[in-house]
Amino acid sequence: MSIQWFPGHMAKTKRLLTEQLQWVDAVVELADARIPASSRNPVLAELLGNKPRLLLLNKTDLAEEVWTKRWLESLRGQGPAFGISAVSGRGLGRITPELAKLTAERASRLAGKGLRPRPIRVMVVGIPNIGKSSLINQMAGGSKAKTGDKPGITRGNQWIRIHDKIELLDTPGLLWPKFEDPEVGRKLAATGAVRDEVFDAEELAVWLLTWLKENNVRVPPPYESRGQATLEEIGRQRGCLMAGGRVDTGKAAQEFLREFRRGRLGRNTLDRF
Ligand SMILES: Nc1nc2c(ncn2[C@@H]2O[C@H](COP(=O)(O)OP(=O)(O)OP(=O)(O)O)[C@@H](O)[C@H]2O)c(=O)[nH]1
Repeated sequence: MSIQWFPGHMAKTKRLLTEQLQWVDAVVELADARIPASSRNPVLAELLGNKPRLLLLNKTDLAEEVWTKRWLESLRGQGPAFGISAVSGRGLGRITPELAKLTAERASRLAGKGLRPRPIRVMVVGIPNIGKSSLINQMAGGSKAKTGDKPGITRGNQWIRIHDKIELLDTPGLLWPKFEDPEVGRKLAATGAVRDEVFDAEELAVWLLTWLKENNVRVPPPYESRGQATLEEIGRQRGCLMAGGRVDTGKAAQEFLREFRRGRLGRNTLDRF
């Protein structure tokens, strides 16, 4: 299965990110706790230079706790990182103190010049649908940034003062995912980072069902068997029928993917090592 992505979009994003970076003191990078490797783009490190960066694994409520712990242990070698849930609010209280620590040098430089400290300016970056708006809303304590369950909903450009210590840039830089590896593309599609129009839902659902089986992930019925037959079962169970009573496997696949993304099949981490 190949997923189309547009080089023009990448070039534009890179330009936008570089422009915005000059205005910020630190960057919060959001990655998906279900795919901590596949949801990050290595080009970011290159763009950031020595700008302080905090890595947050979001959607920990949908990932397997034991894997989140393992991932964080390995990722901390590259800098500060912890898990959050932008929806439940878990872990968000750690963000401000961590950013203050990361930018302490800037604060003492300002103090050294006799300047009053100003809030830390932070840009939030991450791939589409990773939870950037949800995080900003939670931290701002209100519905200040639009959220949605379709990738690419964020528009506009605005600073949001969270409190006297932090200001967030409300046009979070979108990162393009790294698609060269087809497995990465599938995982991004399975977790909802890619628009549904650009991949084949049936093919993806069959791949995911097989992946779950091969990795011994226990899932509730009717998902426990594998392949096309299961799409038939899912369709029958969910009432996805066409004229003549035949199962609509395309609709069944979409239903299955929707349930997986919402965590109805339990918590799952797709990136493992
Ligand atoms: N379960 C769960 N869902 C989350 C979490 N954070 C965000 N979401 C959901 O993920 C979807 C996308 O969230 P947004 O905040 O709109 O993501 P975004 O990164 O701003 O999206 P773009 O505007 O496409 O870049 C929404 O349906 C959120 O409710 C989380 O921690 N847990």
